[in-house]
Amino acid sequence: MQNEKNEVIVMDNYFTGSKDNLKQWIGHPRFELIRHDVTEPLFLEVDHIYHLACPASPIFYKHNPVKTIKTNVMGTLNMLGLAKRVGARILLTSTSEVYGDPLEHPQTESYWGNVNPIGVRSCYDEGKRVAETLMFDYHRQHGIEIRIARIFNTYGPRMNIDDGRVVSNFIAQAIRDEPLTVQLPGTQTRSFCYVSDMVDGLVRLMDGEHTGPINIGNPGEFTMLELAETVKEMINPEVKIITVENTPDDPRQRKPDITKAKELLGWEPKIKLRDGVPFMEEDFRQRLCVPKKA
Ligand SMILES: NC(=O)c1ccc[n+]([C@@H]2O[C@H](COP(=O)([O-])OP(=O)(O)OC[C@H]3O[C@@H](n4cnc5c(N)ncnc54)[C@H](O)[C@@H]3O)[C@@H](O)[C@H]2O)c1
Ligand SMILES: O=c1ccn([C@@H]2O[C@H](COP(=O)(O)OP(=O)(O)O[C@H]3OC[C@@H](O)[C@H](O)[C@H]3O)[C@@H](O)[C@H]2O)c(=O)[nH]1
Repeated sequence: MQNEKNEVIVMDNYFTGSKDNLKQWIGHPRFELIRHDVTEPLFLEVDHIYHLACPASPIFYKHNPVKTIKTNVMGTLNMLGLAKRVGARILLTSTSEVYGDPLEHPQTESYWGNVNPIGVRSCYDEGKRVAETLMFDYHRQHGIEIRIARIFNTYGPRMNIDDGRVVSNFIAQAIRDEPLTVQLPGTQTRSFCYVSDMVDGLVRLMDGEHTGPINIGNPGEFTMLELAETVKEMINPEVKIITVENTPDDPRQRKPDITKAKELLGWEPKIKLRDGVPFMEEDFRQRLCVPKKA
């Protein structure tokens, strides 16, 4: 929307999304919002498709796993069908979860992954793997212009407060004076990318010449205990850190190799975790109506 040459149509079924996040654009002459489920066909005239529709937090994607896999398979087929009909370029937001519980570290795009095909995360991991396959088959068979981003854990303001992912959980817990819930063993790692860096990477991928897949993420790697300590120190030094049970198949380590993004897109993240957390804290405090203590 910030580029005045663009007209933007947003399509969402509001499963995990919120109209509130779009209210600044509703009514704008270059903007349209459609309530629609991506598992149903959609007929529009467009030249670029950013295909992001899919629940992304493990608690939401596991809530209705059959719907999650339909969203990834039928949703991607519908968006590819649209791209084919109107000759649009399409970008899929795939995920670092295609690497499963990775046996290579850090993960490069040439790694094929270590994914459980029948586990509780499979609806999402395998769903995204099929989505990538569909993208390449439409590209080879029908000449569709495709782009695939493999996104690593991304966070930022305007996330659903009860989204369930780790950064939003810890920040909301610290603000509410509730213990930070580190899932066992706590030594598992993730690498966290700030949302504005992610958007910049996705736009560069869409506008560039390369199909991908390309890892887009911040290589700064933290254990969940280190993340909890960081949030505690920055937001609420009084808060407790507790350990709780984990869920099956939680990847033990994850860190992107972003050589390809640097070389092919001229992209690398600018915002470190310690610089991103305060932006999210400010937004969460406003929405939770808990001002910072003097
Ligand atoms: N944030 C991350 O760390 C991360 C990492 C890897 C990949 N991704 C991918 O990026 C995309 C966006 O993730 P996010 O973190 O913003 O998640 P999110 O849950 O905040 O947003 C997903 C959006 O998709 C919509 N949606 C879900 N199912 C739909 C359906 N059937 N039809 C239409 N809309 C539907 C939701 O209502 C929501 O607006 C997803 O495809 C996700 O898999 C995100
Ligand atoms: O309260 C919590 C929540 C989560 N965690 C831990 O934090 C780590 C990250 O968990 P999250 O739920 O934030 O996200 P995950 O990394 O498991 O999955 C994410 O990966 C990439 C995307 O495709 C998706 O956004 C999502 O599937 C896990 O090891 C989890 O056990 C906690 O320690 N405490």
